[in-house]
Amino acid sequence: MESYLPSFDLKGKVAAITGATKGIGRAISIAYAEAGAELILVSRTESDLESLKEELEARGTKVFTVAGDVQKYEEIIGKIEEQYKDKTIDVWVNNAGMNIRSEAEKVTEEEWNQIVQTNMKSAFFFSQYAAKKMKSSGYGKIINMSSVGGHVALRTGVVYAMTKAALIQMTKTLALEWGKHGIRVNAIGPWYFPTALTEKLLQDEDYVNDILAQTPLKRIGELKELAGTAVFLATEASDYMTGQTLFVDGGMTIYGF
Ligand SMILES: NC(=O)C1=CN([C@@H]2O[C@H](COP(=O)(O)OP(=O)(O)OC[C@H]3O[C@@H](n4cnc5c(N)ncnc54)[C@H](O)[C@@H]3O)[C@@H](O)[C@H]2O)C=CC1
Ligand SMILES: C[C@H](O)[C@@H]1OC(=O)[C@H](O)[C@@H]1O
Repeated sequence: MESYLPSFDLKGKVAAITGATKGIGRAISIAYAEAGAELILVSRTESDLESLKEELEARGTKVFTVAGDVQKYEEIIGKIEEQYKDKTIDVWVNNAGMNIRSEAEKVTEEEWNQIVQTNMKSAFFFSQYAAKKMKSSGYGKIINMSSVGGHVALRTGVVYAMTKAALIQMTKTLALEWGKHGIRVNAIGPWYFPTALTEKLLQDEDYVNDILAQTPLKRIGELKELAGTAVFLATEASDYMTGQTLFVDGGMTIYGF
């Protein structure tokens, strides 16, 4: 009997994840390692990269690490190219992101630049680099970490929201341009998950009650549930999907009233 169960493994694939050593990026890195991928891990802190590399290599995963600020994406790309010059990269996850939560009228130009360069500019130029390599193999998966905040209005900062909305539109446009090369570009839009980015917010009981009131599933997400979506988008199971944003949000974005 023919099989209709797609393979969720990443054996023989090279996957790059930015913001790989904490929170969502770390969960995705571990899930991809469990699926058999060779990993390129990008994050700012050398010691964090070394300890995750050690843990993953102990389980048989091949790991290459690059410490750097994604705002200096050229330097990071240069270091990756030294190691992967004649090799392809099959999956690229633009996960690194940050937020400075403030009211619109208090946003400074420095804050604007930091949020925009980290969340949006780096994701575009990493995608450009990844696509150049994926064109040679005629296959690739680019996954952009957006947010429900790119789709509906949140009270957690307009600049962050703008960058996350931009990633959704970038996903669609790059999917259109690169589909003919077999490169699929999709995005994930998480609602709240427990990480360093949201730690302080999720310690505030009233804030959490507000979150749950807007969430049909009445709970905060678990990182495993988000990593699962990232595995789906990285594997053949999603090969006929491109330009899409999957909201992993407990139903929040469909909650009208
Ligand atoms: N945690 C959540 O509830 C949600 C998170 N997201 C998005 O998910 C992504 C990951 O977020 P979390 O894991 O929660 O955050 P986190 O702060 O726990 O981890 C982010 C990772 O990215 C790295 N990073 C941040 N700025 C960087 C830079 N300039 N250069 C290099 N690395 C940098 C950090 O070092 C860290 O390893 C972000 O893009 C965020 O906007 C979206 C919606 C909800
Ligand atoms: C769900 C949002 O993306 C959430 O809002 C914040 O302030 C954090 O930055 C999270 O990303």
